[in-house]
Amino acid sequence: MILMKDIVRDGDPVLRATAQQLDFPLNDETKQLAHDMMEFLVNSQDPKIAEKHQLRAGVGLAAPQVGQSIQMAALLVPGEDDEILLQEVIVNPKITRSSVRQAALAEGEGCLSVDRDIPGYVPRADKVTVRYQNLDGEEKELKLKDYPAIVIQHEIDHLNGHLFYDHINQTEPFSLPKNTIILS
Ligand SMILES: O=CN(O)CCNC(=O)c1cccc(Cl)c1Cl
Ligand code: NI
Repeated sequence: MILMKDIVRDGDPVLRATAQQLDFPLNDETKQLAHDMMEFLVNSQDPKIAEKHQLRAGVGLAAPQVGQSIQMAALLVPGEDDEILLQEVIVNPKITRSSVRQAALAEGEGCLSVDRDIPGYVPRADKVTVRYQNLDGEEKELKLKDYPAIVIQHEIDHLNGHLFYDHINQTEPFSLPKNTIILS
């Protein structure tokens, strides 16, 4: 199972690289990594398992965060109560449409690869259309809005060498670009 010791931290060049596209069929190692990444998210969101293994909670995990510079990320976005808004492993994702309207989470963002809290709004597109391949290589399209849209953009950023704080206004961290809404 993936543990916090396996998570690469800011400063490692892998987090600033553009990850490699994957060809299909995926080899067994890549498929195993996909399952391990999703298992980490499930574990990190289970209070007992997270406590036992001292896992920081995550709603997404990108392969570069475990040292694999490949275009793959796992998403496990919970909704109200025990509803799951999004559970998917995405390969070779591309944002094909993004709204002019932007959104930022009221509480800012955090990242397993960034050990410090960095306060500030992270403005992102409020709606995105993402084309990607699933683990079987099938072309899929996701249209997301608000929180799930924010999360998938955080993950796709990881695949392109960006970290959430790159988007925070350095002089005015809580300034809001026009047409940006705050999501609570
Ligand atoms: O890349 C994934 N991580 O670093 C996992 C830890 N961070 C989160 O779960 C997280 C927290 C807040 C806002 C967003 Cl958008 C995300 Cl993604
Ligand atoms: Ni992250």
